[in-house]
Amino acid sequence: MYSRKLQDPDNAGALRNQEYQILEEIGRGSFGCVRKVIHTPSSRTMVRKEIKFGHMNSKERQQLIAECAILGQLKHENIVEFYNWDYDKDVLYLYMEYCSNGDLSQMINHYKKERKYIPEKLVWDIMTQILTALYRCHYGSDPQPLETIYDKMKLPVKGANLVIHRDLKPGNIFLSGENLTSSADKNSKLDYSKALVKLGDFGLAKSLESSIEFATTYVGTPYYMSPEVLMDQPYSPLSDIWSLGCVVYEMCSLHPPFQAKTYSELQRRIKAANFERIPQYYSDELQNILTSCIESDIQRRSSTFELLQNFQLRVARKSLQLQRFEENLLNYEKELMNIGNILEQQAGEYENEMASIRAQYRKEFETAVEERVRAVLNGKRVNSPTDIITGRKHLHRPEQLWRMRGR
Ligand SMILES: Nc1ncnc2c1ncn2[C@@H]1O[C@H](COP(=O)(O)OP(=O)(O)OP(=O)(O)O)[C@@H](O)[C@H]1O
Repeated sequence: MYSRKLQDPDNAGALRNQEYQILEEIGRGSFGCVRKVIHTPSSRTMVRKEIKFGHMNSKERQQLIAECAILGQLKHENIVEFYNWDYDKDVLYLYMEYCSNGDLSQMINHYKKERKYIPEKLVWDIMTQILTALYRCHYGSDPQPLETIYDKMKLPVKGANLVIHRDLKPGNIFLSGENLTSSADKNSKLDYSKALVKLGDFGLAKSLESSIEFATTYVGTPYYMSPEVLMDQPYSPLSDIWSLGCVVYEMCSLHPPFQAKTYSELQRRIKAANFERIPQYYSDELQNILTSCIESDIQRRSSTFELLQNFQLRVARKSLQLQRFEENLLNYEKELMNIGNILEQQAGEYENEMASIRAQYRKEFETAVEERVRAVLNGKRVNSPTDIITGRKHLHRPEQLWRMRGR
């Protein structure tokens, strides 16, 4: 939408004050607070994330700014849209899409409280949406839409500006779309099946110029951290796949696959990569796909591309595609109905206008005839008949007159 140059902090601040109405704080993360704001020119609700960068040296700041520029280009329906950034002295402000339906950690807590499993179809749907977002990050392009569930995808051609998320966790996977409650009553049941998943919080993502080039620094959340990252090894897009496996595991088991009281114990468990099967409620197919993600040997871990070849994931992708298609059709139908209503209203107005013009002409015609009759009765000489209204040679019948005037 708009990008800024890191040149004039005072001006940036002034711009921010004019353009945004700052609303309530919605939460706090390790970097600073997150607020709801309204972008006044577009009346759009957004979130503003604050990142304190006073302690960073200029190289680190430049890197952060470079990442902002990349995030600005990352447009995907399953990625939180990054609109803009600016800053004042010590704080960087990131303006992003507001996701009104919470995040995956809230959804997991909701099911925990209800003592229910998340339906398997919903698990596949959410996994598919995260994967299509990751595909865009890892390959720089979108997977081809599926014609049928039997379509095999072509090997992706990797683009520029590949991105690794590096901090995939339930709290960074937001839920958007229409309000998930079916009524205005806040206590009414949430319908997560309508949720649109948005991958967010790329604050720690580091762009890669090519897939072979690995990032070497990492800050993340231990529960979802891959063994290679724990062992300070360079990490790759496959580290996101490990984290994705842990997130999906948590959706099924309602707790992460590796838990421990101490950090070192957690490290040990993650490196060993032994985890219990997800509850029997879920299919072997889902268990198998999780095993291919939570795989300590990076050579054997599935890539985003390989995962999207999975039959169940293809079925889920196709079903989401059809769902979008149906939503678009419904929107189109609504638009057509609106146009129909407008046309009907216009036709009504036109009819009324016609009736009033007709009435006006009838009155003028009658007055003219009356005057003419009066003239004849008064013995005045009347010339050959003229068109008493238009002044033309012939007097026309009103409907003829109307047609002539309409020409
Ligand atoms: N785009 C968004 N839409 C709606 N809520 C958001 C959005 N981004 C962040 N939030 C909310 O703001 C709060 C703080 O988020 P933030 O990402 O700063 O920290 P965190 O992810 O909770 O922690 P950490 O910084 O350690 O990763 C969270 O409650 C999060 O749900």
